[in-house]
Amino acid sequence: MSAVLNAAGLGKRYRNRWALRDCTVEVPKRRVVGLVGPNGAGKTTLLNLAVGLLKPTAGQIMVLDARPGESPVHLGRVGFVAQQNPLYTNLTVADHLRLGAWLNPSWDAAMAEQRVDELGLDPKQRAGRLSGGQHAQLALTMALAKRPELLVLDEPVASLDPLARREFLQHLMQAVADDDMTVVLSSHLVADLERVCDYLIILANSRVHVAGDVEELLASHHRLTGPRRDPGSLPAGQEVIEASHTDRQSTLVVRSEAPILDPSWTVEPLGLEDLVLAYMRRADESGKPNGVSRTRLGVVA
Ligand SMILES: Nc1ncnc2c1ncn2[C@@H]1O[C@H](COP(=O)(O)OP(=O)(O)OP(=O)(O)O)[C@@H](O)[C@H]1O
Repeated sequence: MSAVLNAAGLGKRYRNRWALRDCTVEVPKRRVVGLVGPNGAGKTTLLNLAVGLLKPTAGQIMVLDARPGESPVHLGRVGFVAQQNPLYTNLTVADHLRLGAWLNPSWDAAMAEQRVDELGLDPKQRAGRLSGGQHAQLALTMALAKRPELLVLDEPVASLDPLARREFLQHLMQAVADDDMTVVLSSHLVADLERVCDYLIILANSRVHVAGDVEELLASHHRLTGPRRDPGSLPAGQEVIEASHTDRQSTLVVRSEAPILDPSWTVEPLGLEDLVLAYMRRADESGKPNGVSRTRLGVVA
């Protein structure tokens, strides 16, 4: 098995609205996968389908070679931290570890206690009294102590300050390095993802727009600047993701596996954030039939 998650034509519809549509994507083993996309793109829906909290309306999804949530054994192989890091506010840190041990046959009590100790969490402290960062770290500890093969994190750092975010991601990377684990992590914070992810999925308008190895994506995307030119005149194999023009000059974001040899272009590499924004803007433009895009209104961030 090389793919941990395999979705084919996967879709989820609420009444007459598709939250996720025609999603075909693979998550390779032992990767840290960043899932990005604008609000409402379908990220949480995809993650909830992956952990068995939702059932597909169309297509299928396989996780660790089984349908998500198929059996308790399978549930134990997948760790999940939902968007709000849900914990029991009236239970103490120690109660959470006891509950985890009771619910999970593969629970690593020594690891959980060591992490709580390293994080400086008071075992007697109620979860409801923890700071946002401590709360997120305890939720991560609960998921890691299951020793999952796949760890799914839905915007785990959204509410954390930069220092707590950095610490959370360091702990996550340490755990990934120590274990034979695949992580799928959704976030709007592309700079964070750039630091920890080696595989990227861009979702927009309920569809997957890009999925691939981060290094390969960065190597195959370029910013071209040169004399004004019709993007349609580019050679086959150069896909224009985004184009902007002044009277004399064109600036294009282009995907091309082959090097760009045309001497009239100045070719620059693209950072991950610019790459993500180019795809998000393209999706935003194509999703607005009346031409009033969020990009034009200046609200894509
Ligand atoms: N229970 C539900 N009932 C109806 N519509 C829903 C439900 N859950 C999600 N949706 C819709 O499905 C779409 C995708 O939502 P989802 O939460 O998956 O997006 P997201 O990419 O995670 O967004 P965000 O970045 O804002 O968290 C949205 O249009 C949302 O309004």
